[in-house]
Amino acid sequence: MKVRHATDPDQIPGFDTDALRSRFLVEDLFGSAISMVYSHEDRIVVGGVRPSAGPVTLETADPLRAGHFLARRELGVVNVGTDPGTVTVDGADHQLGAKEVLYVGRGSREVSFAGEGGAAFYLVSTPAHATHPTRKGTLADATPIRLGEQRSSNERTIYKFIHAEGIQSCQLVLGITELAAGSMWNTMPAHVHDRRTEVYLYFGLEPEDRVVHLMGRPDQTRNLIVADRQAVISPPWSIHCGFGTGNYAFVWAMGGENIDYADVEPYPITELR
Ligand SMILES: O=C(O)C(=O)C[C@H](O)C(=O)CO
Ligand SMILES: [Zn+2]
Repeated sequence: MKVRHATDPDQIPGFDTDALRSRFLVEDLFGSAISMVYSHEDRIVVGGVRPSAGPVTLETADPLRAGHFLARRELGVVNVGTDPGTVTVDGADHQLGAKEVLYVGRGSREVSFAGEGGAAFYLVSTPAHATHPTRKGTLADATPIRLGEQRSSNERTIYKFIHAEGIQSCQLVLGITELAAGSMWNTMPAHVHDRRTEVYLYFGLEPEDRVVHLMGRPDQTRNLIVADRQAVISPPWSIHCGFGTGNYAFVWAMGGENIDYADVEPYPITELR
């Protein structure tokens, strides 16, 4: 498990492209059977699992100092692949099709992943102080919110899975946003939420396409060029939005002080610099 430390926004002007990417972009989550990054921004752990060569078990790691991974954590799992897969939690099998989600409650001891070649599980975990039931969510269960317009190239559907009125959690809030065909912009107008860190995992991009992700303080933005299945860590002071050169979807997941999706400060594009 790799560790990323938290950053102060005053550090950003001193970062060149490589420094910015090494702190905020997670490039290689799906290069091996399992890969994890522990961010000190709200202690969010993100991971990627490719079970094509055989079942993969979620093990604890040194930064957690815990007997098992979910001893004091909760977990969201999203199948960002093309084949269905199975997540087994303490002996119970949960089948996850593409874009389906499993919430795994604190205290679960044995979690493993299996699936055909195209199954790929994205993991997001936050610290938890109580146990909520393990529960699966499908796109049909998630209340869709349609936002944006064709004329502004940002027609998209937001599916909320783990949130205050959906699958219950301690602090994890998680959903999937799908861009309509021909729309390229997500999260415009952009926003910050001082009480939560957010991680975006872009997926469904063709190999030759990229998302240009904007980050930074609203009056000092920077960009990251992001490929398929790469994640961006967005600290509480940073905007997060982007435009793609091709169609894409993304998993957004947050942890922090509250689980109020609407607790955001929007910034119209006229105020961004
Ligand atoms: O397209 C969007 O707008 C989003 O998906 C926004 C995210 O849900 C988000 O940033 C939540 O804070
Ligand atoms: Zn946000």
